[in-house]
Amino acid sequence: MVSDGYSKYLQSLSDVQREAACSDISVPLMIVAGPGSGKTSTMVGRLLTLLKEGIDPRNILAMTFTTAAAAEMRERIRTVAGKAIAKELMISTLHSFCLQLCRSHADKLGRTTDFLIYGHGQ
Ligand SMILES: Nc1ncnc2c1ncn2[C@@H]1O[C@H](COP(=O)(O)OP(=O)(O)OP(=O)(O)O)[C@@H](O)[C@H]1O
Repeated sequence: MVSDGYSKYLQSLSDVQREAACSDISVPLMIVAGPGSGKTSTMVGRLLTLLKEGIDPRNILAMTFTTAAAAEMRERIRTVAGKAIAKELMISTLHSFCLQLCRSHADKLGRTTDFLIYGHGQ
């Protein structure tokens, strides 16, 4: 992990963002803030802190509501931590993650992996 990039990224955050991003990783953290106030940037800082603390990227799950937010988060991580780490991290929308989970355990749900999801109007 590029620690220069990590320090630089942290410097770009405000004091409260940095405090949240760097707080003790063994303690659950909840961030409540308004739209466009810097939550995603803080979450990227948090992910980078987890990586810096030695957490295996394959053991990190970052969930978002929109695909745009997931892509943006991955891109920001890629810039600082590199392509390989960004690829290993599970950054996904809530819907995509749940679909993957259902497909991986389809047999337990009495389904095959090629089940279809029906939405409104179908
Ligand atoms: N500390 C900061 N200093 C300057 N700009 C910042 C800072 N934190 C975030 N920004 C910028 O503000 C904008 C919104 O940040 P971000 O996407 O992190 O907010 P958000 O709360 O996740 O937004 P949304 O509610 O739309 O998901 C982005 O352009 C981001 O680069």
